[in-house]
Amino acid sequence: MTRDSETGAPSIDSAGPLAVVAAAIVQEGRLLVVSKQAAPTVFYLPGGKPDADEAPLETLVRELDEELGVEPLEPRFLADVEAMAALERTPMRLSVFEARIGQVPEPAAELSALRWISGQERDVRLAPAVRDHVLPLLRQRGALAS
Ligand SMILES: Nc1nc2c([nH]c(=O)n2[C@H]2C[C@H](O)[C@@H](COP(=O)(O)OP(=O)(O)OP(=O)(O)O)O2)c(=O)[nH]1
Repeated sequence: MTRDSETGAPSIDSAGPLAVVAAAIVQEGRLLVVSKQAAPTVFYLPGGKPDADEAPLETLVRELDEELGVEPLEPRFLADVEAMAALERTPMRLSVFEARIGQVPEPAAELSALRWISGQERDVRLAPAVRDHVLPLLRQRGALAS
């Protein structure tokens, strides 16, 4: 985090919002969401921040392998979503790719839980980007079970 040089207050990086890349994986009308050990009650799309000089699709492939041991098949750009990052609580730009997977996801140790959701669940707390942008977009496209 950067700080204002005079007040020492936290400030937003001049580089812009936090960049995050994530996958929207839907099977039988349900979207795959995960939570991390760092915040076990907040669910969001598998993915993460790009390493230096990493292209978005490279980030996607690396994060899905690290978190779930799966490879995204035929990834296609879905949308850039702007929202507050669920953990850092700074402005974030989430680049979402639709993808299929051919393997059963196996959560790595950094994950706390994995769920397949229709979006109607009352017991799942979602990150704002997923709740307010990704789910409505998928619902509008008829991708989710009613
Ligand atoms: N992957 C992902 N992150 C999201 C989503 N929505 C959302 O607010 N975020 C936030 C959560 C965190 O504040 C940030 C991503 O951090 P992360 O901890 O998952 O990323 P990372 O794997 O690269 O983390 P790190 O341990 O290397 O720092 O973006 C989402 O749908 N998917």
